[in-house]
Amino acid sequence: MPALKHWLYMKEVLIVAEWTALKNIDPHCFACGQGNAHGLHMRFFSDGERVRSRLIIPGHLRGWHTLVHGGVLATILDEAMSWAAIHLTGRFILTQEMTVRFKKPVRIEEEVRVESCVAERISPRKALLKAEIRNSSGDICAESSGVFALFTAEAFTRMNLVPENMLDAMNQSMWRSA
Ligand SMILES: CCCCCCCC(=O)SCCNC(=O)CCNC(=O)[C@H](O)C(C)(C)COP(=O)(O)OP(=O)(O)OC[C@H]1O[C@@H](n2cnc3c(N)ncnc32)[C@H](O)[C@@H]1OP(=O)(O)O
Repeated sequence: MPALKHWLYMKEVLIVAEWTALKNIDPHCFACGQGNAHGLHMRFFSDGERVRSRLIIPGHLRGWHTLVHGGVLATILDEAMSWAAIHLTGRFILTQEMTVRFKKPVRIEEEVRVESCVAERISPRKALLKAEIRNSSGDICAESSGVFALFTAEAFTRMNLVPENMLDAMNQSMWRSA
């Protein structure tokens, strides 16, 4: 049935096209910085409701022999929730607390996918985020939830964590797609 095949193909193209690449924020971030030689080099995409990233975790981040270290998985989940919090609420963020459940071992050098979303906007200054990591078979290997503090650009400037000129540049570009 060529018409049905064509329709399915077009649907797939449209679904893929719905995921927009997000602009890199800090080139030296351990998780997402493309210029951090020791980092994970995560790149993020969003469909407006979720944020996702695919990556292969390199061998030097192992725990037991062929397994990815749990702290590395927690970093990936934290980063995915952070990007969802930034892009889906339009705010600067800080992770306030997070919990992780490790459900299945993740192997080094295997492609994994992480996906995150805003579960609840608790208040104007707080949001609950969720994320999950799946292996190449689609099994959920780790999942997290976390409370994120949300900051306006002015409030984040007052926290004095990032130089003001860098914050200005981030504020002008980070909510646009790549
Ligand atoms: C590059 C891509 C992004 C990567 C992101 C990675 C995510 C991370 O790893 S973030 C790093 C880990 N997280 C942290 O370091 C957070 C440390 N924790 C904190 O700073 C605080 O606990 C925080 C701000 C989260 C929550 O603070 P809270 O428990 O509400 O304490 P509280 O005492 O009420 O607030 C402290 C101050 O912050 C201010 N504040 C707190 N939350 C907010 C907010 N949402 N908006 C404005 N101001 C706020 C308060 O007004 C208060 O200011 P002041 O001392 O002048 O009165």
